[in-house]
Amino acid sequence: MNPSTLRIATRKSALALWQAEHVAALLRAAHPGLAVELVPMSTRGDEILDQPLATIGGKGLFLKELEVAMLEGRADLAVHSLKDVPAQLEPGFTLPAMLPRADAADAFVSNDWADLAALPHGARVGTSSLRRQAQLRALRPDLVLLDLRGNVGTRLGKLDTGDYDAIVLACAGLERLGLAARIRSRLAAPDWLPAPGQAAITIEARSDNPAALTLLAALDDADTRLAVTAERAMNHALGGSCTVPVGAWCVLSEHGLHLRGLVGDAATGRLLRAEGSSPSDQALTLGRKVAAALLDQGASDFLGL
Ligand SMILES: NCc1[nH]cc(CCC(=O)O)c1CC(=O)O
Repeated sequence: MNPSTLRIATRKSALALWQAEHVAALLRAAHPGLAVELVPMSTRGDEILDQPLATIGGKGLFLKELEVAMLEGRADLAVHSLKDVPAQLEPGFTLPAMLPRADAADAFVSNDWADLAALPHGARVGTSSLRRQAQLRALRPDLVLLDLRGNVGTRLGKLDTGDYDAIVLACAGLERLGLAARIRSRLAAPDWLPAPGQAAITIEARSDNPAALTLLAALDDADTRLAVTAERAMNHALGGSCTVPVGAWCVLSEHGLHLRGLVGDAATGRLLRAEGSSPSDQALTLGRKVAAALLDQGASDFLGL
């Protein structure tokens, strides 16, 4: 029997709520007569803001409470930014839909400077992402890199009060919040790589709920799924979590998939890069192949493997 109501577990940040509302609207449009409700909740990842994610346990922190709500029957699905979803999902859960991807580039955000090259010597740049730190360090070894956590609004507030000369955020998040005007320039592929899965919204649900999975799969975008599958397979083969500075960017063309990967060292700015192509039905193999090429160059030194 088909459910008449789907309840969406979501974090309470403005971005999380926007994404959950977006999915709710898409589900109502895809399934007329279906009621869709939001169940907002707080996660440990949202509450511990004074330490870098890498130290406090990584991305799973943003999912745990939402998964418990699904296990206890208080919610039927959760909506996430795919880049916050660990490469290895908790057993019993699945990702029935990957939504069409938005702009996967990072954004250089500053009130005084147009782009990274314009920053004066020794400028203070805020980001707690090791991937962003490694790429900043590679391009501009002179910069002072400072931790910066919190949701998008909090981070912009800290920039505006003068704690930083510039910060780096995801273009997708800024666009969704109506803040695209804050993007001074894009930090984009192929030189600068986003996080695996960046700019894709995903839906998580219990694997044992086939009626819900069928309804949710209506929102899946096949091309996005292929690209992010390659990126996440690469990340997984590298030990994948946000405690390691990994960038990935896969595009799909008429020739198939092309994946670029990067592993960096936030302390020194050393970057290792690899890329590869495959037919579109070989996304997992492609991800593992590019990961192997990075490991061949010595990536394990950077990853603590
Ligand atoms: N870690 C927080 C987070 N998770 C997803 C996004 C952006 C939206 C996306 O990638 O889909 C952001 C904010 C940021 O990195 O600026």
